[in-house]
Amino acid sequence: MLEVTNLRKVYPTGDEALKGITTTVDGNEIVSMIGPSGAGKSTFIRCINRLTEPTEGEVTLDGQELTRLSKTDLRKVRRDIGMVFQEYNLVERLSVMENVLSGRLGYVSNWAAFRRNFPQEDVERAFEILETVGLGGMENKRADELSGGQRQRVGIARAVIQEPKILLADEPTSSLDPDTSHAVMDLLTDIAETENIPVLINIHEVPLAVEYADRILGLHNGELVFDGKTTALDDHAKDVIYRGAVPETATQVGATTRSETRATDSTTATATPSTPHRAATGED
Ligand SMILES: Nc1ncnc2c1ncn2[C@@H]1O[C@H](COP(=O)(O)OP(=O)(O)OP(=O)(O)O)[C@@H](O)[C@H]1O
Repeated sequence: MLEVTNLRKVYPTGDEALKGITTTVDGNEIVSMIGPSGAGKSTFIRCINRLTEPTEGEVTLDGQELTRLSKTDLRKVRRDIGMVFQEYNLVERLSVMENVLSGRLGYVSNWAAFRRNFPQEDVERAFEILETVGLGGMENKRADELSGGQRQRVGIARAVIQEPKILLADEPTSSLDPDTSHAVMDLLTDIAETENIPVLINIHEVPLAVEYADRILGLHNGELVFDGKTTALDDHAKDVIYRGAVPETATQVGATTRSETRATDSTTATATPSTPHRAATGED
């Protein structure tokens, strides 16, 4: 289980991107994080595996605290967190197979990693996963010969071969056309089920989030203003997330997760979120 407690991030510029986020992600649920541009979605995802260092708060994965780990220990724990990026983050000059196998780098010695020398079972598993993601037979293609959708599939395969306990996806569909976006979301959903891991997706497109997610986290101006089932994401909830409207219900202020405003606290339902940081322009 991923547990995030009071996560805060203040960038050196003084921007307070996260203002004390508390939530959990568990099982094999698909959780989509939505919110306007600049709300802190990417910062949240990146703070989980410390690609961005949090300023305060705790992140634990299956009971292990990540925020205080040394760099060496962090390297080991990062194996447990698969990451899928908007821009794929592949090594362009390397083959599909080499890119996928790089997901195993955290499991082999430094020398083997340097030589890119992977055990046979890793190679066999890579072939299997390439079939699963629809790239069977493409193992020898260079990454720079692939389409965007194919690259994202390689990125997903690289994350899956890590055997992670959770998959994080930071805007995995933003660079893709609608059909390819659906294919990638289908794939992420299948992986949650077959690998039995939760998938946390930072996503711009609300319709895609609604179509695929079991649960929605809504961020507004660094605060978690919605944490609930996708079916609870009504128009008012969207106004809370995108326009900084005053929440009406406990769900819309993430009452089960925000330590400072509990559902049992009657002030929660009328809590005023912080001032919207930009004009209301609707869903991104
Ligand atoms: N490296 C950085 N240095 C300083 N401020 C940053 C940095 N990265 C993000 N920010 C600021 O932190 C806030 C949250 O940014 P973040 O990228 O996490 O939001 P987001 O919701 O993912 O936005 P988008 O949907 O546009 O990607 C913004 O005010 C942004 O300007």
